[in-house]
Amino acid sequence: MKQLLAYLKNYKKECVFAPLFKMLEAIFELLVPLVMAAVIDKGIANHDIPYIVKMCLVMVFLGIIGLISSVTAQYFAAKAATGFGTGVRHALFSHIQRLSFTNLDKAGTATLITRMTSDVNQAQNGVNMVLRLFLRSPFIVFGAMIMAFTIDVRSAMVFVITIPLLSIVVFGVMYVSIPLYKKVQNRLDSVTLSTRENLTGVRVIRAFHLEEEEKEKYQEKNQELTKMQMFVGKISGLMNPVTYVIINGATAYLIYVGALQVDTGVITQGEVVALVNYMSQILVELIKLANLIVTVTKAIACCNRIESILEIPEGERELKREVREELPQEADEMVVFSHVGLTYENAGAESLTDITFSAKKGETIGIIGGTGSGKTSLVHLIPGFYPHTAGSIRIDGKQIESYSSEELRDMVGIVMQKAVLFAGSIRKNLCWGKTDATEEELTEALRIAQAYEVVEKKEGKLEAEVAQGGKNFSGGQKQRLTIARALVKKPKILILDDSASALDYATDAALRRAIAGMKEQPTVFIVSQRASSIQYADKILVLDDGELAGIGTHKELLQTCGVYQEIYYSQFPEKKQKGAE
Ligand SMILES: Nc1ncnc2c1ncn2[C@@H]1O[C@H](COP(=O)(O)OP(=O)(O)OP(=O)(O)O)[C@@H](O)[C@H]1O
Repeated sequence: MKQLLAYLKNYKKECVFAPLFKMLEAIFELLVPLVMAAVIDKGIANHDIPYIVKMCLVMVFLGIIGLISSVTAQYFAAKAATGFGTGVRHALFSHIQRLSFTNLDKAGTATLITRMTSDVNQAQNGVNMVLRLFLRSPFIVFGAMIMAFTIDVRSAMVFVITIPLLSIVVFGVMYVSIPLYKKVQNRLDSVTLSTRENLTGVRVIRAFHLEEEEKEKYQEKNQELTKMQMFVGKISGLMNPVTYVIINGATAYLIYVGALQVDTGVITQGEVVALVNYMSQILVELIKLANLIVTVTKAIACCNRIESILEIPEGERELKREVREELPQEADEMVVFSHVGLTYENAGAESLTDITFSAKKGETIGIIGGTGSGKTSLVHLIPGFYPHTAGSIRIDGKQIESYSSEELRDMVGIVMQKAVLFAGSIRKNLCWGKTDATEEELTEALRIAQAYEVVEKKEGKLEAEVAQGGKNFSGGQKQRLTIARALVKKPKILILDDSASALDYATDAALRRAIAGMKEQPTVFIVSQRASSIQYADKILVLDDGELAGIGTHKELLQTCGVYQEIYYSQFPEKKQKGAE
């Protein structure tokens, strides 16, 4: 909580002025019943019309000043709260950008989105309410009581009994309902999560005709939320009848005591009306105070949830080990893995075990293996997305730990398994690789990635709009554009993680030829399930259950590696028959 309060630092003035103006409004509100009393006692009693008009004008004046104070307070409170919300959102966003992949996996995307959106909004709402009400409501409650005492001590004793009684009811209901609100919030989170999952997977749901099942599941969750909300609502609903019974009883008694006092000439009729007004003001403020406490409790819970994300240590890469002594390496080696192992956090077993190979500058390395064999895990170690947990990795002659994240990302261009484009123009998407890329550089990257025709056919060409998530492009077009994006920055190492899977065989082959013909040949890692995509690589790594089952050229592996033979002949059965003949 304390950590987040720092985001109000730039709004000190607003944090002082908002409650102050609310207090000013409260003072004017406390004066109104006195003016009303004067109208009754002097104006109406003496049939003094000019006096009544004068006092009504005073009331209008007090109303206007009160309104101006309230609007000003609202302005300052809103400014501080939105500033606070913006600051927290920005800090969270920057923090998340700097989290390691391991920590991003741990937190989960859906949770992070909730923290960034509804939690920040609730916290912002809490700040706004606190600034406006934390002084005003107690001030009116006590102010109204003091005003009552200045009118008549005997009548004011009704207040001394009523206020604690009202407080017990209001705060008692709150005491019961606050834990229930937390349950409501959890169920709301579950509905939000389900909504997000369904909306993002709407096509899959339709493809499998699961609309009805999903509707039912959603309805179930929604009903659980409704039930909980109704239950809390009923408890909170008790507050109004009980408080009104107390307040009306107190008012009746006040009028009775007041009437006796009027009879004996201690107070006037107007003052009795003022006392009744003060009683209603107190009730309204106690209810506001209760709402304030509910909102603040929710806001504090949200702030704690936000802080738990901010407390995750930053650092895109966790460097678990010291940078070790440089080992001798051949000058033309670009990537060297030496007995590398990887165990993901919270995963029991190793995902990669004892991986040793080297890739020379300009070489093409093919990586093949069954699903879950560790292909993606292996290539994710090169840009340092995850820290390897055994062995050593050297890149361009230096231990991977000695590079900063930026240096590594500058060297490595990676095209992920899932082609992701962002809303904006094609040019904007391509320039992610290099912000100041020239027209020639973009064209060259597009030509190599076999994406030039894709862009040429689009209206507006490079300026053509990419819809959110790249929905207006086919799977293969998206893949080509993401390859072009990685090529624009001319990386020393290019990783294509199953990124040509949606390309037809001819385009796939043309892409490989174009990469091989590049002026500054990068070291290329091609991950693929297709033997045809990697069979011309200089070296092929065959992975099986996280271990290296074979390493060599296509020809060598066909003779020596059982796993490779199995994959290859399952895709080209005719070759097996030929070999057997
Ligand atoms: N972020 C992660 N956290 C924990 N375990 C992971 C993570 N990513 C992958 N794994 C595990 O590591 C193993 C290897 O997964 P990996 O994605 O590297 O396989 P793959 O060969 O690329 O599979 P595919 O061809 O299906 O993409 C799997 O058992 C997987 O469950």
